[in-house]
Amino acid sequence: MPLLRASRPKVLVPEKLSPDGLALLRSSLDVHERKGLSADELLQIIPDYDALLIRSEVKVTATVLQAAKNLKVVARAGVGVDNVDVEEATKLGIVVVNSPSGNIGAAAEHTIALMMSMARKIPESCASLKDGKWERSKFVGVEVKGKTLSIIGLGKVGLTVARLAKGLGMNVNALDPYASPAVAASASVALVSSLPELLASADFLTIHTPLIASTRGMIAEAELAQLKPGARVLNVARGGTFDEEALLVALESGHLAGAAIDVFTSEPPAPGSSAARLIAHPRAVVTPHLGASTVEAQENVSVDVCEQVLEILQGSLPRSAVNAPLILPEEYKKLQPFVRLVEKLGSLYTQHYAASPGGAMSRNTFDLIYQGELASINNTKPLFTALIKGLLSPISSMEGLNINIVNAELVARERGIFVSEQHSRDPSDHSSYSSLVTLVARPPSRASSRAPASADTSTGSIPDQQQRIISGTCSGDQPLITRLGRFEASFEPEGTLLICENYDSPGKIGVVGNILGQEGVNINFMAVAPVSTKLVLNETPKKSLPTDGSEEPVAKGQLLKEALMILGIDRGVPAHVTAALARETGILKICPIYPKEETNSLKGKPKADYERKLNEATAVVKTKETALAQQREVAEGVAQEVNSLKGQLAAKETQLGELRDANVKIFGDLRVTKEEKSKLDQQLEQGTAEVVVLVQQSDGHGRAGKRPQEKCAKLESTIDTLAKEEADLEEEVEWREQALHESNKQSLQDVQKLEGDNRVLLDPNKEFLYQSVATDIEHQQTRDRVGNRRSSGGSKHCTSLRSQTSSRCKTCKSRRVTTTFC
Ligand SMILES: NC(=O)C1=CN([C@@H]2O[C@H](COP(=O)(O)OP(=O)(O)OC[C@H]3O[C@@H](n4cnc5c(N)ncnc54)[C@H](O)[C@@H]3O)[C@@H](O)[C@H]2O)C=CC1
Ligand SMILES: O=C(O)C(=O)COP(=O)(O)O
Repeated sequence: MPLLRASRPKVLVPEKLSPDGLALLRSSLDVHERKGLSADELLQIIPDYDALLIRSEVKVTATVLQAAKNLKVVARAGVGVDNVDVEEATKLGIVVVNSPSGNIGAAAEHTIALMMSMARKIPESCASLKDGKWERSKFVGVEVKGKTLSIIGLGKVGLTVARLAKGLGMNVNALDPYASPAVAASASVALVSSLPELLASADFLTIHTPLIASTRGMIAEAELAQLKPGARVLNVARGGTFDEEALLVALESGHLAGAAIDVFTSEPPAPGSSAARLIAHPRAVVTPHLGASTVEAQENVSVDVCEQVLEILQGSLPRSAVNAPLILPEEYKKLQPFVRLVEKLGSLYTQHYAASPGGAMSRNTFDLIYQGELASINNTKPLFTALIKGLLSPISSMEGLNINIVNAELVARERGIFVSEQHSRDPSDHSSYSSLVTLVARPPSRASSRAPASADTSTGSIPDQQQRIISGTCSGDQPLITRLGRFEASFEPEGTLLICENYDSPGKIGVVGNILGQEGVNINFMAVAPVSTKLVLNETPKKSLPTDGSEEPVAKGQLLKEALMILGIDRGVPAHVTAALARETGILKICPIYPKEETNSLKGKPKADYERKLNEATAVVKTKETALAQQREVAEGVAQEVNSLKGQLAAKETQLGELRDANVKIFGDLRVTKEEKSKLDQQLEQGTAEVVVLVQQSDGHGRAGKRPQEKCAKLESTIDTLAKEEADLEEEVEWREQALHESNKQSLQDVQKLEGDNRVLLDPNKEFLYQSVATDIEHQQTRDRVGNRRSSGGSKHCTSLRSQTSSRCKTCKSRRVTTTFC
């Protein structure tokens, strides 16, 4: 299968890998070799990658895996996967592969090389000679021939070491609770049953187990003490199987004649650590984890894992996944079309029965029955996986739903789904099909029981309303549904479908076609599925009429026949259309079925997303309601302010009126009597008369010299200011009232709209309106964001008023209004 993707999948190689394997990847993948990444750097870039290729240095922790949103495979170019959190990878559905045999020869040879070096003191004699010395008597060694090599872990490396050691004339015994006695015997290895027995016999002790709970610290002080004085030990497996401190003590005490170590608890060892002191010990022969470091081994492991990476990214199964079952390629090939079929069965089940009372997952116990040729395939794990994937994909968010062969069982367990796979070899069961798969959902009453012994899919014993059965086969590679509930069908579960259950009477197709046509929905194909005749024999005739408005006129006593209409349509149907269809006479049930990429979508949006949006919408409504309440409080405050401003305005108006009256009065005084003039003069002297207009008028009458000019100018300015303030106040009161009104109106509308949208969201039959709500929410959020930005700029356009303050510019005297918005 070609690697279909807009951009090519990316492979991260943070360690030195042989180019032979990487060359295989380069033609279809983007290979990034990034040696020397720190843990933080790895964490930052890992989300971009589809595959990660490592050796023993890079630590693939749970944190790294959780961050690796696109990662499908961790490939270990070697044997040990102790630097990978395999459990977490399994949870996340990330396949971990290794190269189980690519470097075993190298590791075994290295073990022998270290043993011989240690026995013959090669490293120190070599160093002495290079140092210009000739110390023959100092470097007297021991022979290995005739000595006992004791092996812990008789796996691939252990067994190879055993064979090589046999060739050197050694006696070999081994401890491995899981080793095959036959295999051990064939290599002339004596299996011992206890560690003390093994330790007591060893001249040379070597360990070849993985680092797991039972082997961590396996050889510590007590075990070393059980070795013969002068014994020698080797570790080319994993640091941590030997207690390094105890080993150092045993060397220093002279109890051990030597230790040859290739692997350490921390690599490279920290300065001053037990490992570092062990390395420095004169009787320790050490190498920096070189067991697999041969040209040949590196080529092998690199090619091995790169091939597997390609397989996984192309959707095939790898040959040596650490956290997935082994499936033979020929079996996998046979299964592949059925993998698609079973996924479709699962998805169809969830979608078709979701509308039924109790919902899709009210039944969580399924029988998955294989009949015909398929029944002879033993390893059907891919089909089990496909079922879990199919069942869950319509009701889960795709982002979190990486279900594959690695984690299917775990996911099923977590979701409480139980599947009983049954292989039926009865030829009568699958009639004309070479292979048939049937999914039966058990009624709740039997949910906890085990599957029936025989693969009886006739369901004669199950009442027809409870028959949640879907069967299918493959025509070539094409999945075909052959039964849906009580109906004998024959349709390809491809694209978007509309399944319509109706009374089998004339005109139904026309009615449905008409309604869909009015909505612009195009019908690509149509199939009719009658009630299975085989099942009808078991059925109680349905004589009672439905009471839900779907009455079909039927002669008394006549059997109401039902049928399924399966329509292939070119788009999803909105909820109001399905509702309209369901209202039609004789239509019993309408169920849209969406293909994989849309099953969990509402117009392309994941359903979980929909639920999230619903929660978001409810939260937005709440926030908006709170905001509205706050706004109303602010509005009350503003209204009080406006009232007080109005009071001030009225006072100013009175004051102004009084001043004007006074002026008119004084103006009139120009024509008054002499006594009055003298009184006026006196008032002017005292500055108690307000004579702004009079002053101007009276100047022309030669009275200027007698008037207090400063007082007059002050009064003139007071009247001017008061007049301006009155005008501003009027304007401000009007503007505030308007802004408040608009703001309240808009907020109220927002809340009402969101509440309305929520009602729509809460109605599961109107899921398609979700999109518009989601869009509305997005718009609302954008509006809010823009509003927030604008408010900081003091714009008048946002209508969510929080507070207003006004002030006058000291220089130009113009009025400024500062408004804060929600
Ligand atoms: N230093 C290096 O560069 C290399 C190191 N290795 C390491 O060598 C070790 C062995 O590798 P393989 O032989 O390929 O693995 P393997 O899986 O073929 O063999 C391991 C054997 O250990 C046995 N075992 C497990 N727990 C045991 C216990 N508690 N007591 C006794 N036996 C136990 C298993 O039954 C199995 O037979 C691994 O840790 C691997 O990582 C492998 C290659 C290179
Ligand atoms: O294969 C193994 O288990 C090894 O230890 C080899 O490690 P390496 O790939 O050389 O870092």
